[in-house]
Amino acid sequence: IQNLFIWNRLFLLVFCNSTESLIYFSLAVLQALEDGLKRADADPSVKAVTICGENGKFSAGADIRGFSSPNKQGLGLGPIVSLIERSEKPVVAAIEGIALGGGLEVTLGCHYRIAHVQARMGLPEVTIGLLPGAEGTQRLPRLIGVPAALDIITTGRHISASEALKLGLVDEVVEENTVEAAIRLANRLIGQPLGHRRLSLKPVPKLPNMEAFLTEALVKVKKRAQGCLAPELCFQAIKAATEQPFADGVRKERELFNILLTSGQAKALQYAFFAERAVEKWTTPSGASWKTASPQPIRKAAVIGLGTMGRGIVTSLVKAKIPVVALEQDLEYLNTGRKAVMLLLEREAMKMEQGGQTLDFNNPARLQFAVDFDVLRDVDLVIEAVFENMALKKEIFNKLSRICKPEAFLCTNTSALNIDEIASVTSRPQQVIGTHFFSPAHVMRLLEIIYGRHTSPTTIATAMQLAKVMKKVGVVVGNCFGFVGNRMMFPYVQQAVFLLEEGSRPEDVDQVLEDFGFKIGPFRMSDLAGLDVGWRSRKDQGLTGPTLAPGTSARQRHGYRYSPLPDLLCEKGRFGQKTGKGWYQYEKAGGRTAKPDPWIHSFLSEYRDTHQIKTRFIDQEEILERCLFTLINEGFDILAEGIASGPEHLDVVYINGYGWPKHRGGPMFYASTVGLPNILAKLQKYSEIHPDVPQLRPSAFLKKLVAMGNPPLNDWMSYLHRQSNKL
Ligand SMILES: CCCCCCCCCCCCC/C=C/C(=O)SCCNC(=O)CCNC(=O)[C@H](O)C(C)(C)COP(=O)(O)OP(=O)(O)OC[C@H]1O[C@@H](n2cnc3c(N)ncnc32)[C@H](O)[C@@H]1OP(=O)(O)O
Repeated sequence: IQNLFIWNRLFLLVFCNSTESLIYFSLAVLQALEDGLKRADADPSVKAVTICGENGKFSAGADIRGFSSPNKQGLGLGPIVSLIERSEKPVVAAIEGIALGGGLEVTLGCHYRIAHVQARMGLPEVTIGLLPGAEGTQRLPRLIGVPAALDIITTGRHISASEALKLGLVDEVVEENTVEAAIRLANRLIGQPLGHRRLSLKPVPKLPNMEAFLTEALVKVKKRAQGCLAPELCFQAIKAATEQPFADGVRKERELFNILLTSGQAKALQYAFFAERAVEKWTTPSGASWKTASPQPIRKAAVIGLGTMGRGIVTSLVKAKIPVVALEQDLEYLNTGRKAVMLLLEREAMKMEQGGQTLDFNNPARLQFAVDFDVLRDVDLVIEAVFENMALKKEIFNKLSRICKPEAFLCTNTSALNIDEIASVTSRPQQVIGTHFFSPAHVMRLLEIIYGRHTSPTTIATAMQLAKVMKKVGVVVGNCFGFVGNRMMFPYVQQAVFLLEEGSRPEDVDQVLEDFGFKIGPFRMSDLAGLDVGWRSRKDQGLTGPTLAPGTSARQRHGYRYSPLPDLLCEKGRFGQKTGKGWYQYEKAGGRTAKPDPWIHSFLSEYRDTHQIKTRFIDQEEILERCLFTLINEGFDILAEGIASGPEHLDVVYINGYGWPKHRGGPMFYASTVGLPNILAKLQKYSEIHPDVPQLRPSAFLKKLVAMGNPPLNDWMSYLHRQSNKL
């Protein structure tokens, strides 16, 4: 796996990997590195050493799959880094492409580091639930100081070569051949003293107020971590570097690393890492995939509608350097939309400038605003982002079908509507696809990509490629009401509201789910999104409002339990943050700080009296189980119906679009950790208590998996196929 060349008194150690495009460390690579170093050390003709990667890539760190292998003896990279550092011959790292995790830690053992201008570096272990366990938490603060090391290690962010140079992480940045530059430097260093370059011998740079700095930093780290253990343990390891000698710090690092390595959180985060990459390789039940379809180039796109969603989508396209035409129905709406888009772009440009990048949006060739559909004649793809109204969407798609060139793709940004019905009014249903962006669309990473009955594989491939270019996580799903995300969200929110009827307060329910790790609970979320959105949809469905049949029972629809609570709030004008009142009260209309509202408390108790519901104390366990297990239960139905091709899809949707805590791996991964028999038993229990709530009745697929002995998550789908084969 590793090539070693001796060349003109210089030993060149090259990380190679014959099968993978990225180089990550296996036991064999580590062994070869150790052997190579020892050989270089023992050979008197060798005067200096350079370490580099093959084909312009240094290393992506340890093979993440190795962390869940039962044989973890190979986790001994630290001693090899020390071996590099102790070498009496100068060792220079030539960093090209990426140097991440263990890869960067290897360079910290080297006496000098040279990076290519386009190289990226980082210690992303925290993102997979670990810490830099090859002595990185002890060497990095000694090299670049505690504040910068803390930032890099606890966030796991990648840094550019220029930032690395500014921080002192690398000694030199080159634009040409990095390996040659490293060899030249290594040759110059022969015979020079190296003691001052050994990081383990250096003290951690002092801060005038180290204690106060660390206390404040810990508060920030914990706040950002939202229940994830790794950032705090990264912090503890760095703190040890400030308090203890190097060897003791390393012992502490190892101890903390082992806690993380065996934690459920690390397993969940590593699962999430691979799940995200698995959904990128989409397939449909008919067998379409990247192998059978090629994405078409998008040279120019259009967005119709400059409301909240449209503005974010335009911003994302501009950031992805795709020329875009933004269309509104009249000049008044266009001007409002244009101002809002320009403001978003200015803010994005400012953020990008801080990272040394530029954003060109004042060029009409890049961004054009119009009210006339005729400007859409030459676009390759249109994203319609008007509000959720089937009649309006159909009118627009019919027009698009007539105006756009025959090969143009037509996307609809919808969170629930039927893609087939929208496609039916066009002459090209094979080029119609759903693209469900999440608000704010220029920030949120998730893009649900919904194929209809006639959508072609090429259209799916093109939408997936667009997601990639826009730096979003595209998840291909089938067409059903609410698709994956909102369909699973519905029973979760429904349970939350039922809990209010039975005795909870909005803040009790939110607290339990936020303690679980959700960024915001269901009621805070509802206030943020606006209660009127769901109200409009329920009115369209005839569940409330003027079309409701007279005499319909207040708390029943179609024979099942229904809660009119959200409708009643809307009737009182309580739409959430935008009106300053919803499930909570806010300082003003548009305010952001949710305060429990005594009005809601008395409203709820009057409501219970009116409907003769006996208020009871509901414990945290019941709140959590009823909300989460109904969401998971719906997930099993989605899998059984073939709406998503695996549990990873559901998990990636929830992590990236719904604030599900990543360190719990997503709802289906979480279900596998709770154990499917436990989930089934609880659903059966609650379903017996609430027979009028179909969402609590266990999914047939869940029951089947339990009957099959609770197989691991990776095997779930194979049981589904067995079932359909039998049918
Ligand atoms: C037997 C047990 C022991 C074995 C282990 C021995 C080594 C022990 C060393 C111990 C040292 C402890 C401390 C060190 C810890 C670490 O180094 S942890 C790892 C840190 N590194 C990362 O977290 C990097 C993760 N990767 C990425 O962020 C990205 O992949 C990338 C490098 C930035 C590249 O991005 P992109 O070009 O978009 O490609 P991707 O699609 O993301 O990846 C391509 C394929 O490569 C797979 N992959 C990437 N990195 C790793 C990795 N580190 N380990 C395993 N696999 C990796 C990725 O899954 C993709 O695979 P496919 O989907 O199959 O194509």
